[in-house]
Amino acid sequence: MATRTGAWAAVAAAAVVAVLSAALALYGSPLDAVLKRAFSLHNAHSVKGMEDALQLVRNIVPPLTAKKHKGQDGRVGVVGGCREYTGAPYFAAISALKVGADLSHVFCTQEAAPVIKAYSPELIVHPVLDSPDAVHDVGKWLPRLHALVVGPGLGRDDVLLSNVKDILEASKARGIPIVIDADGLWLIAQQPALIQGYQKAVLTPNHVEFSRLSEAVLGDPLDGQDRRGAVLRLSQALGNVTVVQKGERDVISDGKQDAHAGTHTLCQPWSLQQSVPMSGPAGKSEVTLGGPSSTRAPPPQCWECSQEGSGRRCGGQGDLLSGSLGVLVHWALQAGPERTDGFSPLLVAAFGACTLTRQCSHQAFQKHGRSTTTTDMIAEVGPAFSRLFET
Ligand SMILES: NC(=O)C1=CN([C@@H]2O[C@H](COP(=O)(O)OP(=O)(O)OC[C@H]3O[C@@H](n4cnc5c(N)ncnc54)[C@H](OP(=O)(O)O)[C@@H]3O)[C@@H](O)[C@H]2O)[C@@H](O)CC1
Ligand SMILES: Nc1ncnc2c1ncn2[C@@H]1O[C@H](COP(=O)(O)OP(=O)(O)OP(=O)(O)O)[C@@H](O)[C@H]1O
Ligand SMILES: [Mg+2]
Repeated sequence: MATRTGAWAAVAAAAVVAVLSAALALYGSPLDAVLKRAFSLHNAHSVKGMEDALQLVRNIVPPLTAKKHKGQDGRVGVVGGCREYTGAPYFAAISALKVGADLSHVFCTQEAAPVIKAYSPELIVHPVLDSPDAVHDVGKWLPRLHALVVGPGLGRDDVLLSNVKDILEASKARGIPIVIDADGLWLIAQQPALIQGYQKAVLTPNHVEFSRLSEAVLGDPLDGQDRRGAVLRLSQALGNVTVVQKGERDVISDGKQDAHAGTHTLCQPWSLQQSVPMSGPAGKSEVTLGGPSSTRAPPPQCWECSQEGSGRRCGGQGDLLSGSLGVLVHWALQAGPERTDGFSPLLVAAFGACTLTRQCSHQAFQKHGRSTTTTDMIAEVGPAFSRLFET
């Protein structure tokens, strides 16, 4: 109840911010640009500010108490790691731990295992992915896992992909939340049916991976001018799987309508939204619906994260994001829709992971500048998390 009251207060505050920023936009104030840069929730009539969205993430973070035992705050599995790529699964798995998971497993090939183990004594590494019994060997751990991150450093070997396909099926049968990234997305582009309609899946494509998926699922060449529309279409075509398109801004959607449709009276400045220049490639809001009295169904919701990151584009940042997301998805689903004020827990988790990754990038860049690497970003996970979510 307290949470809901707090959330309503935050929503009211967000409405005020929206009205102020709309007014300021008319005069071209730089403050408007700052507000817009932080966060925007497009095509939804509940205009929520950055603080509001961050509060939803804070709501899902489990308290640290003496009453819990090891494992309760998250046992995450990363499926990936082969001869070529050992860094990616390490980045994902260590990020899960640094965010707050209790145990982090990596399921990789035999060859990759000793390398990944040598990076960190904190990871539990299973050299099983290329064994004839891979599906059984991973399967026996599934009952103990809260979330799976599939794809970082997996590679595209047919035998591995075939094993991963069966692991995905087994995980879905158990209702395990699955984050799919990197070469896991390559597999989904070959066989979209694997993830079709699975409501506990989040896909985290970069630009290239998104184009590939879009082509495979929709037969569409990517329209770079309409990123939000492209994400909505892909999510809907996949049966409302949550999609996080990474980029200059991260665009997040499950293709569904705002959970608050028709219920939020405080947050319906539709006409203001239309008049406010929105951030994004198109430069303008695409909201075209009528005012609060409109009886037309609101459009599906689409979140954008434009937390300040850095200009550094070193490899591995996406792995940090997918590993963090593994934990946050578990926390969000465990917390339930009441703690997320009716919004999809997966959207809240995705927004949290995007914000955190970009904040890590920002903080690391302030210290290391051009020499920033993903390892430097991982060192910032703790401070960035505290700053964003534990204030
Ligand atoms: N240390 C490690 O072990 C790491 C391992 N990793 C692992 O590598 C595997 C393959 O993943 P991936 O991301 O390199 O493959 P994919 O999506 O095919 O991209 C290939 C090419 O696409 C382009 N390109 C990429 N982004 C773009 C953009 N935004 N906008 C435009 N173009 C863009 C770019 O092409 P180029 O510019 O060279 O023409 C790029 O070279 C996977 O397992 C992953 O987990 C990584 O996680 C990193 C750390
Ligand atoms: N042009 C950009 N400006 C600012 N941030 C960006 C930009 N492109 C990507 N990012 C951020 O970098 C992080 C990783 O996204 P990216 O597209 O690099 O993933 P990736 O290619 O999968 O990374 P990886 O090298 O781990 O495979 C995300 O948090 C994203 O928001
Ligand atoms: Mg990647």
